[in-house]
Amino acid sequence: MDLFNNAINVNQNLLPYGGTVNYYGKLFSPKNADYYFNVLLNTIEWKSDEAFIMGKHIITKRKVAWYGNDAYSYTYSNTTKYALPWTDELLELKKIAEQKTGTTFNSCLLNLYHNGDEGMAYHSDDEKTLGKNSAIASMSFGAERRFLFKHKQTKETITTFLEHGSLLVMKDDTQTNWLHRLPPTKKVTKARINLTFRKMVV
Ligand SMILES: O=C(O)CCC(=O)C(=O)O
Ligand SMILES: [Fe+2]
Repeated sequence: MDLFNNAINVNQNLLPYGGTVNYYGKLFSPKNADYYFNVLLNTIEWKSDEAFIMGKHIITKRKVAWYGNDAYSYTYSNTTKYALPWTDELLELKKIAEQKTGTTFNSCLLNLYHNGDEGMAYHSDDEKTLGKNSAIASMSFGAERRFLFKHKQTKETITTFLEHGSLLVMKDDTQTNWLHRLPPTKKVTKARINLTFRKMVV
């Protein structure tokens, strides 16, 4: 296990061109990763994601939450969200993400996928509220899931797996040139929590 993990080169770019994605592998022992999974499951204010798209009220099965340094507000699909104040554990995790990446973050979007039926469609995190080309640090706890990148022009696809207690960083022009997606899968019956630490322009 650890032998395999030690073989991970964090400087290796998973993308062949047009961006930089580094996979740091597992940052935590299984016990610590389980601890964070349980704390996050029980202390985060999970809510369904809501949107009004073409007059239709859409509610996701996947649950979301948003935390930040300030009560930032963010409007999309005719709903406005406000960032909640950090919990102690989120601050611990933010610090670890900052130490690993050498950047600072001021907000975190969390997603709870109850099982493999739930996923996230292709998108890029290129909102104007995010600093251009600023790094996004993605931490995962719980069920291991497949994660895909697709180039916007060439359509080239890159596959990776996000392990329990792992960190993946997307930076440089990744969001400009690549989409990413968490595909649904029948193989996964357990829950997964993902945290994306971000830097908003405020
Ligand atoms: O769950 C994941 O790994 C991806 C989440 C994501 O892409 C996002 O929150 O923007
Ligand atoms: Fe994303």
